[in-house]
Amino acid sequence: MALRTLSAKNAAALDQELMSAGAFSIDQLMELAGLSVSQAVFKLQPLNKGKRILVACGPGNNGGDGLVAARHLHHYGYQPTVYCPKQSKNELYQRLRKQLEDLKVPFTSDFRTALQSTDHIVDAIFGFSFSGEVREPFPGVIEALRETKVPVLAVDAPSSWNIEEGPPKDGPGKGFMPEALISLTAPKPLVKWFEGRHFVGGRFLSKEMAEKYGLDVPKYEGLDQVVEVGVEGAEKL
Ligand SMILES: NC(=O)C1=CN([C@@H]2O[C@H](COP(=O)(O)OP(=O)(O)OC[C@H]3O[C@@H](n4cnc5c(N)ncnc54)[C@H](O)[C@@H]3O)[C@@H](O)[C@H]2O)[C@H](O)CC1
Ligand SMILES: [K+]
Repeated sequence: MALRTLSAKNAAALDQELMSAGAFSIDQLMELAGLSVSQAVFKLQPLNKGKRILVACGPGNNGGDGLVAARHLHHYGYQPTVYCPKQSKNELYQRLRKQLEDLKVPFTSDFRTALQSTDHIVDAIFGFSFSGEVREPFPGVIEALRETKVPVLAVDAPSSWNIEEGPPKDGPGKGFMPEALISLTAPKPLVKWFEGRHFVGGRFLSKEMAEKYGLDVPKYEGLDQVVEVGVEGAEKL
């Protein structure tokens, strides 16, 4: 059975509803999202297989998930390095950065060089609010992600993929197929085209909210904040 998917529009509406009627704060949702991302990294890249994790963060909440994940990865014993090509002035983003600076987690401005000395990459550039053609300064970043041989875990969406229509047919990101994807709350329609390992995270959905949005709550085990749902895309489960 395929896990039901959540359109970009409904993902934004669900987010808003969790924060209004659901009484969650954005900090809480992002903390749980980023914690899920860190657990997916732990499953894909156990500490004994290489500790260097390059976390590429965009200017929105997808990037915020990456910053949270980097903090948890540091505490697990990894050596995260963070790359933020476009600085956000958002207050939450600033606080997440400060928390990393206090832990002496390095920030780099040279993505291509950082790619040469990492064991795993987290793509937290764009999530469900990405649309249109990739604009500067991101085309070079997306191309570097596409070209690298280092495994990539994409957060919520492979950055540059259209949320409903999947991989771009041309331009930056054409041919970009990360090794793994973690869908937050629920898979987005793009998973139909995804061929890598697929996890779901963001363990905060009530049964009622899932029913309202026509979603499935995945079967999380024990303490896990992620569940692996299949290797061939949610449609084929
Ligand atoms: N309920 C949940 O599942 C939660 C998910 N979270 C994460 O939040 C993102 C969505 O965050 P949002 O801030 O709405 O947007 P994005 O990060 O996807 O991107 C916005 C950012 O990107 C810029 N942008 C958009 N299109 C382009 C383009 N074509 N070229 C260049 N730049 C572009 C835009 O201007 C913004 O600056 C979701 O996917 C999850 O990862 C939350 O953490 C919590 C709850
Ligand atoms: K992403």
